[in-house]
Amino acid sequence: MFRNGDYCTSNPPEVRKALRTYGLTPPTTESHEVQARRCLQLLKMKPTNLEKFQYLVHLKATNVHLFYRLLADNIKQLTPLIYTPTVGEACQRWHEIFTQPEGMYLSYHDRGHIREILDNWPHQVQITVLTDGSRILGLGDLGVNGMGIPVGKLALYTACAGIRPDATLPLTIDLGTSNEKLRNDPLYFGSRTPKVSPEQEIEFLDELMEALTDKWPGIVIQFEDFKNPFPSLARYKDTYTMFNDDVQGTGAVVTAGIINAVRHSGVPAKDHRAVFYGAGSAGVGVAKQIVEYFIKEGLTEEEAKRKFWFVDSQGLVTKDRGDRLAEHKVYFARDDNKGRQYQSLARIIDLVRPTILMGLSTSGGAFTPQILTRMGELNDKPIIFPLSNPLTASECTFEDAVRSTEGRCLFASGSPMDSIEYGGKLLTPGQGNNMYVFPGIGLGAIISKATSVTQDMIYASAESLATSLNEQEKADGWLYPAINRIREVSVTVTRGVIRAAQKNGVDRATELRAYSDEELDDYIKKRMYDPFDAHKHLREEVSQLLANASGHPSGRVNGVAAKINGLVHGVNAAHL
Ligand SMILES: O=C([O-])CC(=O)C(=O)O
Ligand SMILES: [Mg+2]
Repeated sequence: MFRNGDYCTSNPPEVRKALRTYGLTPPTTESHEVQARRCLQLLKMKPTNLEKFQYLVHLKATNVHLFYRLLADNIKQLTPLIYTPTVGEACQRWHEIFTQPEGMYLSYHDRGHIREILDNWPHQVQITVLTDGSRILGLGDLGVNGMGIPVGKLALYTACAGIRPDATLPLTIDLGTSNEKLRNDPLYFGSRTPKVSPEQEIEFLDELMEALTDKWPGIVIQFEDFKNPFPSLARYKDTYTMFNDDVQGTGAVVTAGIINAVRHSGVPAKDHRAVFYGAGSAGVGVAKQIVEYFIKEGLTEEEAKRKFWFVDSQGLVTKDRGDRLAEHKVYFARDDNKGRQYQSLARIIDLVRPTILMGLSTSGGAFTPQILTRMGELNDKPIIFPLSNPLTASECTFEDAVRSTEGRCLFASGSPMDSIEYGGKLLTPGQGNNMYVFPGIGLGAIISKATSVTQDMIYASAESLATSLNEQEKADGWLYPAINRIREVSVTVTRGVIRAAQKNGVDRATELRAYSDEELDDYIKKRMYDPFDAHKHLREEVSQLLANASGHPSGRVNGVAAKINGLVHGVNAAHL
């Protein structure tokens, strides 16, 4: 049986012979450049993004190092195809486009046996991304179709933070789904029952968390796209090495963007006012981290908190609105509305005169040209962040924001948007997506062997990201660094996270405390999987093994073949 990478056309003849694939691939030993050229050409031939996604899934399954080489060289172009926004469409149609499994699925009936089932996973895992599919991007409950998200996030862990592909575990738990259309679809492959109760969910998660850490001590567990992320975050954050990417990762990435936007706005931190359109978990998670930033800028917690006005489907979130507010909304609920209730966003903007307009509503197009124009009238440099994903759920486009504010807005969206020409200049939008921080948070937790992921580690990821812009990016007024520098940015974020773990004393790799920043950066870089290096390494080691074995009986050569096999498939075993 042949495995991933066996047929790589860049394997030289001696590797092919050892793998017994000699004669089974076209004769030429190809360079990476030629291979990449063919892949890009093939991608171009696929008419839709979903087909491009499928091609890339196939490439990853058959030639993982080539996939990551291609991704490393074309990160800006390919990320939107393997991740947001295309992954959203892939999740909506996962049950239709499925050809081969990736990751692990665990169902509610598996309780009592989770630990045993984990033994079926053939690799040693360092990090898992876990979802129950109940709130996939801004697309609602997609049940086990949500698997696309852990798969996509973990591909970015490898591409951006160099975590070895086989040390990652995409994990989807099937606790039922509220999506009736999917439940009635003959091709759906999750259980056809409504979502279990919150108590049953916690009971299941308790068993899962224990099983994961028993099977893989030190594993980092990233929670993703849970409809209600707060109970599990509160329950596990101090006892497991876990974090919630939508609350904490998104919070950190947006805080980094706000730190830079406040700097560019010319308005001191204390004079900002933020309207948050959408009062879900992500919105509140984001606002709480910005509170932390305002406090670091000299405000008291009370002053910082009062800089936020939340708007949900019922209008301005106030204490006296008459409905029972969800627990997470209470902290920011206003009590200075003098008994008046405000419903429309336009009225609330007139009332608050915000400097910052944040969209976390999943309500596509909610920031109309009128709303955006008003932000432009109120501010010299309005800060406008439509953060909902994917593009269909985004509150506005970059183009609308630029045109309505005469090109003055400081802008970041959750999903990638194209640069546009305006007033003779090329303007580039920021992408306030958690992909800028989660790889560094995860890698920092792994390298420091953190026993938990503390709030200081999360905040450090925001600060490190905010400082990672180069001179050109700063001069151009960018809020985030260029995506194609993501690997170097992830090193900076990782270092910040490790330093915070050390400060909090949750690091078990205490020997790293004595490292200077440069030494720590070198150490991080050395531990990162590099798909180019991986291949070079393989060729060198194979030549060495063959040279040592020459002239020996065939049994010895077979032993060498086994070792070569191990090298091909466990490449970089010396790394993380
Ligand atoms: O996946 C993304 O692009 C960002 C994210 O976590 C979400 O929208 O839930
Ligand atoms: Mg998410």
